[in-house]
Amino acid sequence: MSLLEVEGLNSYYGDSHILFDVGMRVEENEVVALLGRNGAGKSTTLKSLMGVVRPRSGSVRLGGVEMVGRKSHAVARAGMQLVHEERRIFGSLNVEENLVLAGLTAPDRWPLERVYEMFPRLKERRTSRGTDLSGGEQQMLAIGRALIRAPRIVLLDEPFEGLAPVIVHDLVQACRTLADAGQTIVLVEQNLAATLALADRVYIINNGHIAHESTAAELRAQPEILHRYLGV
Ligand SMILES: Nc1ncnc2c1ncn2[C@@H]1O[C@H](COP(=O)(O)OP(=O)(O)OP(=O)(O)O)[C@@H](O)[C@H]1O
Repeated sequence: MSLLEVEGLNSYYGDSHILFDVGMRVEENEVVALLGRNGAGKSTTLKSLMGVVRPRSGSVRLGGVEMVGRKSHAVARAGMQLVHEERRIFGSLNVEENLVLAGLTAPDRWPLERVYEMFPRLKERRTSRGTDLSGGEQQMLAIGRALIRAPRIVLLDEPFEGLAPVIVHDLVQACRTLADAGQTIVLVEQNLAATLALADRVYIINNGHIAHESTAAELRAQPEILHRYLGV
């Protein structure tokens, strides 16, 4: 059994059919990337896994337990954490308060120090308010808020978007450390280089259909696939 098993997911916004029989699996300790063009359905997939968008049909099993039909906070309590594209940190609270607050309702929790080991920059900035952080620091905090809840699997929605290359480099390093420590990650990204540097396996979604599945190494060796589905 895989840690996450997704089968036959169909999701809609109103009458618009967005995801068509999406299936994927994620093993424990794996980093799996979901790639695709703008509007292909990547964020909708993550939201459907979390119950933020309610799939009309299909199955999302975490550790063998069905998540479809549960509210998103219940999915989070079961061990899946989504780091939204828009980060959603509390600007009026400082770094440490943001982290502590995120951990409060979690059934299981990382010690603060473990988050700080992953992101030493957050420790340096522990008394700074959310609004005073740089974009990269805000992204670290958003990921830290998910990690402190000791997730079995963390879903990252475009974590590197809009950040300077040097910051992306630091974040990729932090994600690498996280992955090496055994954290299971699902990554949605436009930044192909960063994605292929992190991912073990890759799915490509095209117009709401899974169009390709391979290891990251295999995808790197298939420029025609990259060109066809990602335009690169
Ligand atoms: N709340 C919404 N209501 C209606 N349609 C939506 C909504 N959110 C997304 N869509 C549409 O659903 C489709 C898939 O969007 P989604 O955000 O999942 O794509 P994506 O692959 O994550 O792309 P991006 O990289 O642009 O975020 C797009 O056609 C988008 O316009």
